Amino acid sequence: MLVTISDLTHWVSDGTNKRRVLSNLSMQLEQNECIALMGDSGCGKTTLLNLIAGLEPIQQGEIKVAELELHQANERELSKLRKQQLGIIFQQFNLLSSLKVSDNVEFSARLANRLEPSLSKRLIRELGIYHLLDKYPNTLSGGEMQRVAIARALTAQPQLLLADEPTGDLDERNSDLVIAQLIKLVKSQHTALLMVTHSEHVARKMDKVYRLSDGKLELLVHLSAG
Ligand SMILES: Nc1ncnc2c1ncn2[C@@H]1O[C@H](COP(=O)(O)OP(=O)(O)OP(=O)(O)O)[C@@H](O)[C@H]1O
Repeated sequence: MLVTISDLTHWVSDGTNKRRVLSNLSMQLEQNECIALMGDSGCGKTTLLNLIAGLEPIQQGEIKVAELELHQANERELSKLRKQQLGIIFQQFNLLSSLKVSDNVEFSARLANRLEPSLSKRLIRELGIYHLLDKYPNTLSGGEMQRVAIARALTAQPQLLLADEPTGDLDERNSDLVIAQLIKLVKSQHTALLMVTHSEHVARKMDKVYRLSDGKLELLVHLSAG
């Protein structure tokens, strides 16, 4: 199993009040599996992705990712996990503004010491970003940034890709097209995908769909057996 979450409970605080967002949550994600995570705004989807990525400390319960017990891991081990095994596409894309698109695309793969020029060329071609390679991120549209962020994540060949689907200024139909392409690419690379999405159309393309509600996960659809 690539990810095992057991009895995870998590609280957030606004300084005065503490609120439970995840409540005895358990789930598993297999190698190569594509899971959609849905749920109302503010229900805790990003928090769950951050916990799986080791970006927030686990308060209660356990998460194991690629054999690493996150609640027992130190910062060095967590950082190695993120560098070697995880790809993360944040809502704001987090492209490096001082680097050209070409260097952004190669950035994570270089960090992981896993740059394969033939793969990065293929991703650049398939995502249609060749004409953007000499540009800087602040000159790109939201959809272009999304495609560059996908290329950067997949060039590093992660075992698990965590993606927080952008809800901002992207045209829904184009965004759905790019996400469909992302799913095709992760399947061809045998990468597991856990993606937050608000689109039922996108969710239907995944193996499983979970809804996060009242701190718990409800399995809505399970397609991989079919
Ligand atoms: N660092 C933090 N400190 C305090 N509260 C936080 C923090 N991060 C998130 N929250 C709160 O935790 C709750 C869950 O936030 P989260 O971003 O995980 O929701 P979400 O389901 O991803 O929402 P959206 O779909 O709008 O992106 C929200 O009420 C948010 O305000």
